[in-house]
Amino acid sequence: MVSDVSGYTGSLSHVTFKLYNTATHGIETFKPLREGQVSIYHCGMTVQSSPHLGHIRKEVVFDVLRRWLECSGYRVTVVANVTDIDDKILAKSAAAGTPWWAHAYHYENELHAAYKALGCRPPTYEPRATGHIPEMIELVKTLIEKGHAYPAPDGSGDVYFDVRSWPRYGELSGIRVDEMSPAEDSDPRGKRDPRDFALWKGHKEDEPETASWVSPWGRGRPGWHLECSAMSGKYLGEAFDIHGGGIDLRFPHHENELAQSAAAGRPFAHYWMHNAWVTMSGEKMSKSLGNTAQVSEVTKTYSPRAVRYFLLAPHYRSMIEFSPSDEGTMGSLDEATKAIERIDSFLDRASNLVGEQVTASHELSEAFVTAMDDDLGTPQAVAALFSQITEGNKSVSIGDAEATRHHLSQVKAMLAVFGLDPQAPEWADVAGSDDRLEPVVDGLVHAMLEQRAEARARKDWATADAIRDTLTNLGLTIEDTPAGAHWSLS
Ligand SMILES: Nc1ncnc2c1ncn2[C@@H]1O[C@H](COP(=O)(O)OP(=O)(O)OP(=O)(O)O)[C@@H](O)[C@H]1O
Ligand SMILES: [Zn+2]
Repeated sequence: MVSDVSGYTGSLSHVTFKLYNTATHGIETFKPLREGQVSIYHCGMTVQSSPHLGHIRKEVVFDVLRRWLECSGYRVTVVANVTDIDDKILAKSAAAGTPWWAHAYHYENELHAAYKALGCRPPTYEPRATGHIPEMIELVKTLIEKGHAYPAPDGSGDVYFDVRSWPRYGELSGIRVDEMSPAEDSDPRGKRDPRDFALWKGHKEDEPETASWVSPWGRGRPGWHLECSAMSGKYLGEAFDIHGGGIDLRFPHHENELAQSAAAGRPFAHYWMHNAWVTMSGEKMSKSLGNTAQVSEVTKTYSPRAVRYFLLAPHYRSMIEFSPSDEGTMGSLDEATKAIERIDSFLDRASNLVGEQVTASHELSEAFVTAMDDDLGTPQAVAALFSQITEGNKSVSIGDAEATRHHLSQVKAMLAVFGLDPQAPEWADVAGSDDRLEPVVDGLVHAMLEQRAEARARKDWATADAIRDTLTNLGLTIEDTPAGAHWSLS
């Protein structure tokens, strides 16, 4: 038995988690490589610009997976990389006149702020690509020795994976080599076959010297696919349990990761898990298409818990269409806001009736467990949450404190799995979490200001000054204007 952050204590003897494996196109019973432990690698962001709702959906999905596995009794290790060197980072930083590493670090910080804002726990390890160049060079060397990679003969310093040398190529995506288009990742002139992809990219004169590293093939930098194989191997070993990312990564990125790892003799990932996209008007939310909603913008208007709910309530393999709210029409996040209000209203009413702190239940309802064990079935798990809330509200209405306590502890356990418990530490210092207090403070201050106005009207200066002093000592500034008194924080 292992206790997790929610206080729920899962028991491995009951674990019947099933997961859709992209590699086999089927739902499989999850069996970890090491008893009681799960290792997860999911591909992180290329830190070239601000994170949008699509990027953060992946973080939320894998955060919920981690919470559910912990809740079931596993010890979970999560690795998510940061790609801090690539063509787009170099191009954008050059255009902005900023060093590439400053550009990457700026957006890495934005990524951290975004996943913290949405209540996602940071990965156990979060390696940066540029911190793992020796591991990448070793992997390329092994692939050359085994006859699966070759340095370009044109002196460019590029090294390519030889796709035709690896008969298993295409096993993850089902794409046959003969049907593939040429890899778009570099100058095709040095390639044996246009479909070969770059493992290592030789330094180009127009790129900064600091964006290249010494290698047996001359100065250069790693190709994107290589990074993840090297970093997952370092932190999780040659075989690990779950490899994840957005569905767009299945090909070519994950196919290439798998090919270069397996060709180097590594068993690599056992399960491949891909989340579907956040879309706008049916198209993938993407920087290159310009149809993005940035996390920092969206959370200015909506509570971060509503945004998190919006991203986790649909099944992770279903697309989520994001529609901004227009005059007269409800946007997607308005509906999520209503759901959060319903949850919070129950939490408030139930806590008031019970009158004491209630902890999360150690036994989750069967409906909820069955839903989550079935390929992380959040839509059914959310339905189980709301039926618990409906029952809980009924018990509040008839003043049944005992039944209310039961429903409340169930709801709290489910909210912990979703990362939506408003009292959990991750929401303590998040902007917007205390929004609901503002109208309350405003109401109280105005009530006191009215009493002060009444005291002044009857020329009771001592009382009026005493009220003013109390407010000032609380750190408020009071301004008397023709329209009445106004307050602000000093
Ligand atoms: N619209 C989206 N919906 C769901 N996941 C997404 C979306 N966009 C990116 N991701 C996922 O976010 C992670 C980081 O992606 P990456 O930095 O490569 O962004 P990207 O796909 O190039 O995005 P963009 O097209 O906006 O540049 C990947 O796992 C990717 O699949
Ligand atoms: Zn990757």
